[in-house]
Amino acid sequence: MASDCRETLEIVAGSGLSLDDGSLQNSGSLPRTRSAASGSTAVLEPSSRMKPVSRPRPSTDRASTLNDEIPVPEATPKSQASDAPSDASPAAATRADRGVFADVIELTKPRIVTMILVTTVASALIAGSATLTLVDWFWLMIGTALIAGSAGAANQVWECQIDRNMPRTANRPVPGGRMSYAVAFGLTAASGIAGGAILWLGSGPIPASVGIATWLLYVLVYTPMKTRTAWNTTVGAIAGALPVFIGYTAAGGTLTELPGWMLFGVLACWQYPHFMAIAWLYRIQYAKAGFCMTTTVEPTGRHAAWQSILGSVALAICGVVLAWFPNGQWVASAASVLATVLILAASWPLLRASLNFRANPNDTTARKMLRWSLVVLPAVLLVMTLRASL
Ligand code: HEM
Ligand SMILES: CC(C)=CCC/C(C)=C/CC/C(C)=C/COP(=O)(O)OP(=O)(O)O
Repeated sequence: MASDCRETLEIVAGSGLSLDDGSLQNSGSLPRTRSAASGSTAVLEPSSRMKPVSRPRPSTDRASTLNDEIPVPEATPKSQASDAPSDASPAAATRADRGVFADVIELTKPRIVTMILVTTVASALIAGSATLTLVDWFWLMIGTALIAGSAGAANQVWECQIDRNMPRTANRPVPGGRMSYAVAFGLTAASGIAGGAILWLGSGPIPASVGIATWLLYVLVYTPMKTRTAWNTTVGAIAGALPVFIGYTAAGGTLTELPGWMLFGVLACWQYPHFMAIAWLYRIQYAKAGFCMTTTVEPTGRHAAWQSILGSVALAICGVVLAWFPNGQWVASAASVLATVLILAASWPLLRASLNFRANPNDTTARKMLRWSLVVLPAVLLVMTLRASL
């Protein structure tokens, strides 16, 4: 897979050919060419048909930046901005303050952190919430949020240069020029150390060790892999699923229990439809920036669709196993049957969206798959939590 990736990226980055953004938008019939070297198929257009490079200002508006041309961000260093006489009013100061706070939050990838907290709560409840006091819950949430936020920030520091090449990420605090490396690095270190220490002291050495191992895997293994091989998604899926063991072990579970691994399985498998949708929607940006994703290696979307279908099926299987082994022991009861029906019903929309994407890989079916992924995960976790507590 690595050599395919390098080849595709070279083709895309080469001066003679470029990915045809327009034709990919509604990819019913894609113009394709076969690479002589490997036989792999890439979607290409001759340079004579290349569009002029537009240079929009970096934007976080996802709808407007999907597969856009690469922007050249105009960095506006803070010192320059604050020197401007027109910014001296109290109202401007308030705006600036809010901006700094918003940038600190954005550095941590808050939506991902929020969803990680949801998975942490579900796994702690499944392991046995009775063991946790309110104070325990508080430290578990704060420690997990801090260490997960530190991981997101470290990823943004590492990828600062390459993030400038994607409209989706060019306006992040560091590549956008609003936060210096030193500040971002300091925040990463401070929140990582604080998060690890809080988890250690508040939840115990095992949850803290899982948190630290997750941080290392995400930052030191997953992040550099993103430009090398499409297998990065598998490593990212492991990193994204490991936090369930923070919650699970904090609430008295161990690393060897079946319910914990079924939770891990749900999270790891869910990330395929979740990320394949994103990898499709941003495939042009990823390719141009030099990232190696399933959809840049195999641009028809077939591989991405199959990974999504298999991920959706596997996540439902993990949920159903928990329905019959709620505490690691076989329990056949009405609750097991009901939980099975509910898990299948809750996970079906994601499988349906994946099948639709397989039948017709385009931005509309991919966007539906992404939206369903964000609904189906909490729904499946809710059913698993209710089943385990019966
Ligand atoms: C292989 C693993 C994963 C990859 C590569 C990945 C990648 C991404 C990317 C690139 C986005 C931004 C999409 C955008 O800008 O529109 C995103 C959004 C998101 N991800 Fe993931 N993600 C992964 C795993 C996870 C995990 C483990 C969670 C939490 C449990 C998660 C939760 C979210 C949420 C909540 C959003 C926000 C969606 C939105 O803004 O509408 N992701 N993901
Ligand atoms: C407890 C702890 C340390 C948790 C951290 C785990 C964590 C942040 C998982 C996120 C999963 C993931 C691969 C996100 C995508 O990052 P990306 O780099 O592909 O996204 P980007 O392209 O938007 O930067």
